[in-house]
This record gives sequence, C-alpha cells and structure tokens, in this order.
Amino acid sequence: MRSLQTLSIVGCHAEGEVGDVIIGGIVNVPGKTMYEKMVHMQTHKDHVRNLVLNEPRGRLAMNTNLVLPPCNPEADVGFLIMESEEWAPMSGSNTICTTTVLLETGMLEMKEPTTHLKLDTAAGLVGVQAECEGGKCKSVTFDNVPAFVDKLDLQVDVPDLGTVTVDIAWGGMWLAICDAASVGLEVRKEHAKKLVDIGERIKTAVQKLYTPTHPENPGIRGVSTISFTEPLIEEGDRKVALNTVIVSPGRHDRSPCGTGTSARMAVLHVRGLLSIGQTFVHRSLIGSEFQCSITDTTRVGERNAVLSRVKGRAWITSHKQIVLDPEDPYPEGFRVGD
Ligand SMILES: O=C(O)[C@H]1NCC[C@@H]1O
Repeated sequence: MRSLQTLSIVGCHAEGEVGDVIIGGIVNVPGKTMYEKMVHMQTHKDHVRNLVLNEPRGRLAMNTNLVLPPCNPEADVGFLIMESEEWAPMSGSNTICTTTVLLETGMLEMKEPTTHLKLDTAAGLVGVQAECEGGKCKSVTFDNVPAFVDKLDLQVDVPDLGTVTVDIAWGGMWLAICDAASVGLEVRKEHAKKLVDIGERIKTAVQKLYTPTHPENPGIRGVSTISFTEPLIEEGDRKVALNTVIVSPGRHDRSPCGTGTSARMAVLHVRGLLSIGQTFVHRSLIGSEFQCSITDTTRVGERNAVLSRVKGRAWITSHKQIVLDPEDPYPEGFRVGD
C-alpha cells in the first residue's frame, strides 16, 4: 500500500493518560540537543504531531512520543513529546509510557528486578528506575528535571470571573496552579466541564499578563497548563492531595500529571508544607495516583529548586501502524471543537 508516512506506534497509557510511542518510521531529526530536535520538529515537521493527534487518527485526550537516539552521551535514549497544542519539553505521564514501551518491547534491555535508565529530553536529563517482574514493567519512577517556583500569589483578572490568584511554577513545563475552591469549584467529575472552561479562561488571562521564562533556556517560556488543586490532607505519615490539570485546547489530564506534580511539590516546599523525603501522593480526577517525594534541593540559575521523584504505572494498549494515503483530503487531520 502506498503511503506518504508510515509510523509504527505502540499504544500506552500511564495512570489513565494516553502516551502512545512512535518506535519506527522517523529515521533522524537534526539537532545537537533534544531541545534543538524539538524546535526542528516544531518548525518543520509539526504535521507529524497533527497527523497522530488530530482526528481521524487521534483525539484530544492523548499524547504521542517520538523515540530517538540520545544527544547527551550520558543518556540511554532520547524522546520528544507531542501534545495537542505543543511539543512539550518534558512530561511525567509520557516518561512513564515511553519507559514502559521501551522495556516491554525489548527496544532497551529490561533488567529484573530494577532497570536504571537515563532519558534525554528537551528539558534535560531524566533518570528513571523501572521495577520489572516477569517481563512486565510494574512501575516507573523518574527523577524529574529540577522544579521551582517562579511566582506565588499572582493576581490575574479574568474576564467575567474577577480576580483569581495563581502560583506559577516549573516542573518540566510551566504551570499555573490554582486552588479550585477559590473559583467555586471542586476537583470531581461533576465539575469536569466547568473546570475545563474556567481553566482555559484563567490560563488565557495568565498568558496575556505574564510570561515565565526558564533561566537556563529562554526558549522555554509561557504557561502551558493549569492545575486545579484540592487542599493537602494527612493520611498517616503521607500527605495526599487531589488535582486536575487542564491541557489546552481544553481537556483534563487523566493522570495526576507528572510535571504538575513536580511543580506543586516545589510550591508546597516553599510554603513549608512538604519537606524533603516526605511521601506525597497526588491523585487525578479519575482517582489514579502518583507516589512522589522531594529528594533534595538544588539551584537553577539564581533560584532555589527541588529535585522531585515521581512514581506511576503504565500499560500497553495496542500495536498499530499509522499511514497517510496521498489522496487523503485531511493529511494533518482535523478538530471540530465538540
Ligand atoms: O504528566 C504530565 O506531565 C503530563 N500529562 C499530559 C500533560 C502533561 O505533559
């Protein structure tokens, strides 16, 4: 069969959030770093992201990862992350999916009971520890790039809503973090549509007001997602909280969101609510969990930052090939906004 593009993909989800993985069909991407490769794809090959994520091949609530040889000599493998509106520098659920696929397909050697890997991402090197048993990757723990607070209590005027207070933090992506109760909402499925609607409106207002910039890479700028949070509660010696992250153009992350979790841990640490080594469990809208902690503090440029560890699970859901017929009238797919 003739095809303008043939991509071999392993379907996967981490704690409910889809992170498919392209394991074949794209031979090389120019660039000396994963960040340069990401920018190359963004600039010259964004049609790949559209092809896999838009209808009729994709859908709004999913991501796709592209496995590549690493640039950093310390890394075992590199990967780029495609989300509905952007190429993300880093993503927690996608790290867990990509690791699971690499090990369960034999692309990288699985060592039981523990496989240690270093993944090269556009945001930096991410250390991964996979607990493996009987050929299954039972869980993936990753040491995220340093997370830090950019602004606490930023006041933003949101049309038809009023003044909303958010924290701005970096956890591999830039997030606005907002107490759900402060806008009259709760993190539960009954409020899912309202959370999306109000979340997108707050995020747009934040984007107009303020642009956070990564101190080590000025190309990484601007808030991508918003996390609505419920208060921290104590469960024995663990701290537990519910959150949901709204991913543009308007849907819930099904997982607790790894980048959001690291960003929230940075905020909790600065506010004196989470100390180094304490277990933090972050729950999603569907009740799935990441087990997390702060392992240490560090510096990023002039800022205090935390080293955060996040653990979650992923499952392979399919093996498929995506093709593009040269006569397909929608080579980049479409969205209808419903
Ligand atoms: O886990 C995360 O970091 C993410 N999940 C999908 C959107 C975010 O990248």
